Amino acid sequence: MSEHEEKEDGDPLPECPPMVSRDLKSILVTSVLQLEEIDVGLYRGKNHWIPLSRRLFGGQIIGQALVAAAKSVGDHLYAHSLHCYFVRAGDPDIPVLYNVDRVRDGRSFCVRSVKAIQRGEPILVLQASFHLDQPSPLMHQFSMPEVPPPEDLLSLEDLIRFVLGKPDLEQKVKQGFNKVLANEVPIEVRPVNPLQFSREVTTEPKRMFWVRARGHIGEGNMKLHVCVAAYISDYSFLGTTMMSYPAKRVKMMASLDHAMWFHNTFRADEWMLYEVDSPWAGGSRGLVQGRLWRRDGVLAASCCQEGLIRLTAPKDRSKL
Ligand SMILES: CC(C)(COP(=O)(O)OP(=O)(O)OC[C@H]1O[C@@H](n2cnc3c(N)ncnc32)[C@H](O)[C@@H]1OP(=O)(O)O)[C@@H](O)C(=O)NCCC(=O)NCCSC(=O)CCCCC(=O)O
Repeated sequence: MSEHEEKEDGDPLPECPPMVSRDLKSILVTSVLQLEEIDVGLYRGKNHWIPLSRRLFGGQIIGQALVAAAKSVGDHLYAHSLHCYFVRAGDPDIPVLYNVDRVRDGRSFCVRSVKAIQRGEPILVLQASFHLDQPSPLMHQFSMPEVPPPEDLLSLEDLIRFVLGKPDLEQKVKQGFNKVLANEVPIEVRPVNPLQFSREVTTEPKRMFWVRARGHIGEGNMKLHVCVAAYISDYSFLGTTMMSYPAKRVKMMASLDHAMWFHNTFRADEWMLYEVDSPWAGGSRGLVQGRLWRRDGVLAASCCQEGLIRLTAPKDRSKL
């Protein structure tokens, strides 16, 4: 029996749902990553999915900034890396403006710098570099971990529904999970180890999940798939730092910086395995690194992020 079929206490998990129709166009490409051009090199984005923290989702800001950067780059060049700092919390109630600076146009590389702005102040600064597709005598990659295919695993939503069915669940946790269900993220996730997800076990800070954009994007536009992957890469990423601790009350958790390297072509609307670990945490910060694998074992992209993690102080028991 595989781990997702029966939990340790013998409760059966719900059956895997049938595959939903994926004919609908992904909202990421029809709305979130569609920027309105306001002036030369100046764009406006729409806010969509808002995390429980009520600050703008970092992945949305990175994805939109990368779309803005890519607009001034020829179709023969592909984003191979990006580096960014989140310098202020994004306000979900107002749109974000993206101001693109054409830093350099070379024969093989182009570099762009983008400032994401709200109320005249930067909320993110991003640099992205684009490269001509060139042959290479050097070619290597690690091997993809062996995991069950996504078709054999439960979706995040079904796992949440299962956890919500538990009678002894804390009210606050219940409310949090209900809010997650009500506010549909435009990404589909299937965790490889459901017990890790429901925080019923503490483990090494390492986890894997299958992920893809909801809906259909289609073949062809690699520029767009890269921007969608940038959006996806910030989801369930920093939380990996918390996995080796029993559930703690988080006061503030926010990505501080984020970097990505794109290695091979992929489709962000097809399942990719996100392999994430946190090699270090300290000083109210934590580091996470991730690899996005195509399901045929090709390494599509690598990511790295440092985030701020402030916990609420434990109650002073001597005063009780
Ligand atoms: C807040 C950032 C990181 C900078 O902080 P700081 O320089 O401290 O800014 P301040 O404006 O001075 O303070 C902000 C806030 O923090 C309190 N504060 C400051 N220092 C301390 C301290 N030493 N101890 C405790 N508290 C402190 C200060 O009082 C303020 O509190 P407030 O008045 O109540 O606000 C800033 O750079 C920032 O916010 N950057 C943006 C980060 C961000 O938005 N990242 C992207 C979003 S995170 C994300 O998307 C992850 C989503 C994951 C979704 C999923 O996986 O499910």
